[in-house]
This record gives sequence, C-alpha cells and structure tokens, in this order.
Amino acid sequence: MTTYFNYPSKELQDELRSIAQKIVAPGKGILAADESVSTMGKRLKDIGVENTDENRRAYRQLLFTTDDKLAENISGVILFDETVYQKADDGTPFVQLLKKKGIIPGIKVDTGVVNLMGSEDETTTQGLDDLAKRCAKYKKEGCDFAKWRCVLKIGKNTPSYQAILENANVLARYASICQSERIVPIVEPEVLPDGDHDLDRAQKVTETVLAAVYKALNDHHVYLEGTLLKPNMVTAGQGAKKNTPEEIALATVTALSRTVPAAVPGITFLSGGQSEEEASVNLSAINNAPAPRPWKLTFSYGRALQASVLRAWGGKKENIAAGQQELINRAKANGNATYGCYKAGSVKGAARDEGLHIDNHEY
Ligand SMILES: O=P(O)(O)OC[C@H]1O[C@](O)(COP(=O)(O)O)[C@@H](O)[C@@H]1O
Repeated sequence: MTTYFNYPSKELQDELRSIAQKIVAPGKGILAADESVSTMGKRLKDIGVENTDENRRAYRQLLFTTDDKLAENISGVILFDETVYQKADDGTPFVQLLKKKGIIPGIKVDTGVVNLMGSEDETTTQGLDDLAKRCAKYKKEGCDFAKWRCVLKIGKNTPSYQAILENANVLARYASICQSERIVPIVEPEVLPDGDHDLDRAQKVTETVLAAVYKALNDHHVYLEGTLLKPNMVTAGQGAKKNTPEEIALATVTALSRTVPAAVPGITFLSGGQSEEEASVNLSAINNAPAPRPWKLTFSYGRALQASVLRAWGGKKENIAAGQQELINRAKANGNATYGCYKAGSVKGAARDEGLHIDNHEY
C-alpha cells in the first residue's frame, strides 16, 4: 500500500468540484433518461409504442423540450449514447437544448452487466477498455458527468466477497478514468430490492458494500469532492413487510453516515422500483432523518420521474404537453423532498402510486 501519490491539479479539482456542486444545488436533482435500447423497449411496450429509433427520439424530445422551469428542479440529465447524437425536430442537438436551459448533460458509460463465473448469479459491470477515449469524446460533445451502475444481490449467501470486491474496484477504476478526462463520475453500487429480507439485512449489506466502494476509491486516489454517489435507499426486500418512510430514512442515513466520507458533495438516490409517490415521500423523510447528514441528499430517478410522463403521453402527439406537465410536477415534488418538505399526496400523477418494481429484472 503506497502513501505516495499525486492529487489532481488545482484546475482539475476546481472543475470537477464545481460540476458536482452544481448538480446537487439546493432543490435540484437528476433525471435519469439513460435507459439502454432494451430497457427503453420495455418502457415503450408498457404504453403500446414500438421500440424504434424515431419513437425513442420523439420521447426524449418530449422530455427535453419541457418548459424551462424544469431547470428549477432538474440540474442534470443522464443520457444514453444514441441520445447524445440525436436532435429535436428543429435540428437543435439534444445536448444543446439541455444546456440552453442550464441543465448539465451527463452520459451512461457502462456497457452493462455480465455474470461472474462460479458465483450464485452475481455480476460485474463492463466497459473499462476504451473508457478514456469515450469520456474524451463525450466531454467534447458537452457531457460533464457520467454514470456507471454496478448491481449487488441480497440472497442467503450473497453478496459474496468476490462480488463486493470486484464491483468496488471496477467502480473505482471507472471513477479515476472519468476524472482524468474532466468528467464527474457518479458511482452507482445498487443493492437490489429483490428478496424477502428485512430492513436490518438491507442496511448491513448496504454498509458493507459502501465501505468497500470508498476503500477502493481511496486506493485509486479518486478525488472525492469531484464525485457523486448514486445508492439505493435502504428498504426491506420487495417480498417483505414494508417499513414506514421514517424507518427507511433512518436506516438509509445511518448506513450512509457510517461509510460515505463528508468530502463527497452529494448523494443522488436511485428509485429502484419504488412508486413515484414512495420515492418522493422517502426522499423527504431522508432529509429529516435524525442522523448525521454532511452531504446533499437528492434524487437521480429514472422510473420514478417518468412513469406518469409515459402514461400521459402514450405515444400521441396531442398528449405531449400533458406528459411534460407530469414531468414538471414530479420534479417539483422531488425538489421539495430535498428540503424535507414534500407533503404526501400533494402532487397528482397518472401513475403516481403504481409499483415500478420488475421481479428478477435482467438489466
Ligand atoms: O438497465 P439500464 O438500461 O442500464 O438502466 C438502468 C436504470 O437504472 C438507473 O440507474 C436508476 O433508475 P431507477 O431510478 O429507475 O431505479 C437509471 O439511471 C437507468 O436508466
């Protein structure tokens, strides 16, 4: 173990820190619109829309041409590779549309999960080989942050030591490569909610996984002030009795406070199959939890920001405005939740209370 290493230059530190801080500015969070082609296909199938390039473009156009006031609550949008190069009907590249609103474009840079041979169905995440080159290209296109998702499963014997260590290390290597290309890495170790484990088990697994992730980030000399964490909230498994938002909040913030250094500017939760309403109520409770909270606690939701939008749109031109209104409403609800003042039930939504969990979902 070496204690001799170099910090990034002051210029690089300043740039990374300032991007990260903008993303977690008060009242703001991230719209995760980085669904891969196959995941997007599932979302479109639910509303009876075919998974074509043009339909995915039309849907993303709906999101990104929403009224400028969206930027009051959305600081960043995570894109999928094809979306970076797509344009609105009037020829404006999506990346420019977002920038004009003051929203920072980001990019999913992992290339998906693969099985770990010999494990009990555990995975690691791929995409390191040409990552530096891809980051340099995305930075030129206007993306200032990236996302890489690793998945850990709770079972009788899992997550294993092998999965915990491998995923922590790959996240650290990804983060260090992003920073070398002036991109803020969002580190996403998702502990899946599949199973019938209780809250206590979920908390212990989350603590162990996060402790390994921050040890690896330190080993790789990652500049923490220029990173963000995208974790799961600590919840009991989908098959177990639900806890109150206050219980979830306390377990979540306790786990984070034991493992995530205060140098990290913000934690942007994934929604992980919670309904839109649950994700807002739980985030609000988290921002009131009676435990140390030295970082900003906000959202980076995919399903929990888009379920009502998709439902209201239904693939029809005449419903674009209705879909955009749903996005504004839900973004505002989550913006309020970052201040700990989202009132349960105060925002309507076409799919507000629908559970968005997919059993054994193959990501
Ligand atoms: O399976 P994919 O297409 O990589 O997408 C996984 C999704 O999970 C997320 O990381 C979190 O999304 P949720 O908030 O829906 O859990 C998104 O950023 C991403 O779109």
